[in-house]
Amino acid sequence: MAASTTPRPKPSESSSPARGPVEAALADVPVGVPLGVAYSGGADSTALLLAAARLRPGQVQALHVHHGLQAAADDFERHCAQVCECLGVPIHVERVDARHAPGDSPEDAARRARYEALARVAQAHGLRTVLLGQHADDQVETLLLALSRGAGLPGLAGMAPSFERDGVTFLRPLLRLPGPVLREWLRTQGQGWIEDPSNADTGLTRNRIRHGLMPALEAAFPAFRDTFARSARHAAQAQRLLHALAQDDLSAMQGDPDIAALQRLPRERQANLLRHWLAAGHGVACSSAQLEELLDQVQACRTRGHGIRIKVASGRVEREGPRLAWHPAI
Ligand SMILES: Nc1ncnc2c1ncn2[C@@H]1O[C@H](COP(=O)(O)OP(=O)(O)OP(=O)(O)O)[C@@H](O)[C@H]1O
Repeated sequence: MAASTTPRPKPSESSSPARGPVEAALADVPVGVPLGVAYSGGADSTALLLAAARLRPGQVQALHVHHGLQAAADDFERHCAQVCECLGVPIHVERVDARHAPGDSPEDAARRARYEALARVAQAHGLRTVLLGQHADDQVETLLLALSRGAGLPGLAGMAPSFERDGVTFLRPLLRLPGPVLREWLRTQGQGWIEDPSNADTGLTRNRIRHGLMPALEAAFPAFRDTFARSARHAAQAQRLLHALAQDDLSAMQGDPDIAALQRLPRERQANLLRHWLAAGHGVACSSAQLEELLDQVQACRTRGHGIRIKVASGRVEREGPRLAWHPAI
């Protein structure tokens, strides 16, 4: 870990510094409400914290999640506490056990545990809004990861600029700023940050994208951050339409999917409805192969005695009279 902290004057003492790119990116962040900043100690959330503390003196609180996964986690926490002291910003530390279940991705498990912890600690301190530090390069990496998995529209929509979780609004105000701009700005401010050693681990796909693909994209398509982000916004817009259509189709069935009513819809619209029913209603993602099999079964179900029983994720979808029903694994 290379942590370097330059003591800085408290925001209230600084002589109104010229607005840089990071402060400008925070222009739309709500005024007059207490703000949480999810602060890992890394470059991006350090830039976010510094700019937020300057723009909204007295309104910002830092939220740090201690993952307990890396031996260096205690050093990260100490570094964050020191920076917050210099900035005159209160810090709340939440400890999580981010160990992953067998078969689960360690990164996904850590991310889930982190958002749960951030929402919990924000609520405990009366913070309804929390800022996250993801930037334009993170968005490109997310899109490339989605493409590499063969993701559909929800994945290609990338990270949303805002989302709600457990009564807390999370905002990503830096989503249009390139990562190198953030780091350069931090250098000009003389503010240090933590370089997380796991960022150099090329065993992680995200790091292979960062170190191998991003420089190639920069050379081939200099505007790739903007154009990829535009594609993600198009995908997000189309996904919202599909979501609304699925809600309408499902509510017209007044309950679980009705097999005869499904059969009257085009196959893609059946697929859209079933994916939504499983994901929004039951928190289940089905694979393309499982969905195709379910659609074939729905299509073939023309007699009273025709049964349907298909494994989906860890449970199964079955026919119950005229409708489909979801049964989680016991
Ligand atoms: N341990 C943590 N505690 C609090 N917030 C965190 C933590 N880790 C990540 N975050 C938040 O989630 C955002 C995205 O996480 P990501 O893993 O991409 O960041 P990072 O590389 O750990 O740190 P940074 O984005 O600050 O350089 C961070 O910018 C930060 O706002």
